[in-house]
Amino acid sequence: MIKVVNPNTTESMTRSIEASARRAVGPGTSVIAVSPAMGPVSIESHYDEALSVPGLLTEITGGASADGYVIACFGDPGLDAAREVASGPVVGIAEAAMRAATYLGRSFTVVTTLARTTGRAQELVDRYGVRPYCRNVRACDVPVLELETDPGARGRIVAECRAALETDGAEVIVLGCAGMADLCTALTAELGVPVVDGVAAAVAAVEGLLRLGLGTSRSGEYAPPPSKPYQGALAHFGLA
Ligand SMILES: NC(=O)NC1=NC(=O)NC1=O
Repeated sequence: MIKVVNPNTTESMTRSIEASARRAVGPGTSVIAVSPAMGPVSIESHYDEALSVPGLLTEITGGASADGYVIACFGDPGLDAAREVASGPVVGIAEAAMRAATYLGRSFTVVTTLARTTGRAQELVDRYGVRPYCRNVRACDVPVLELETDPGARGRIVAECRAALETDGAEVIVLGCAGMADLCTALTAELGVPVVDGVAAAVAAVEGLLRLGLGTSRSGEYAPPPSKPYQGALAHFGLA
């Protein structure tokens, strides 16, 4: 079973993420999507991202045990910490989407939500070693929760995707938010190029790793954290 963790607390997004994840796996693989009880309703800043990590980690260390995990937020928050404590492989949607894009073309552009989140996406491009493929990180300037409510959101995302193809020379589009997962099929048909949804790419990556019998190395950086007391509320949330 693959557990997909939406690090924000918006249930409707978690259900949309779960639907995308279930479309991406084979018949023998079960998927659940969960949200933590504590944390931001959406993640659109470094502050949001920092405050999402404790709740995210409680879903990795507690709740239903899983064979592998997906972190379903485009900043890949808490990814390294999750790999230290998770029982199976952990893949973030940004890493999975960017790596998948490199299999499909020589160039990709990320289309994300607010402009202020593009810096984080650029950092991840460098961290994941895909800079030679990344033409640009574009923002449609639609707040995360308005992806579901703003009737103009889809049009703004399409406009940035078309600019990516026509101006950036991108051959592949990476959707830079888990909240865009439900647009992937329609955008692929409309744009005529591969459009990668990180939720599906990450779930497929975890499913493949599990099929190969592969999990996170416990030798070195991702070994379990040294045992120590954790003071205050963290103990209450099972993070001690
Ligand atoms: N760049 C983003 O908008 N990332 C995200 N914020 C969320 O709350 N979920 C995401 O995927």
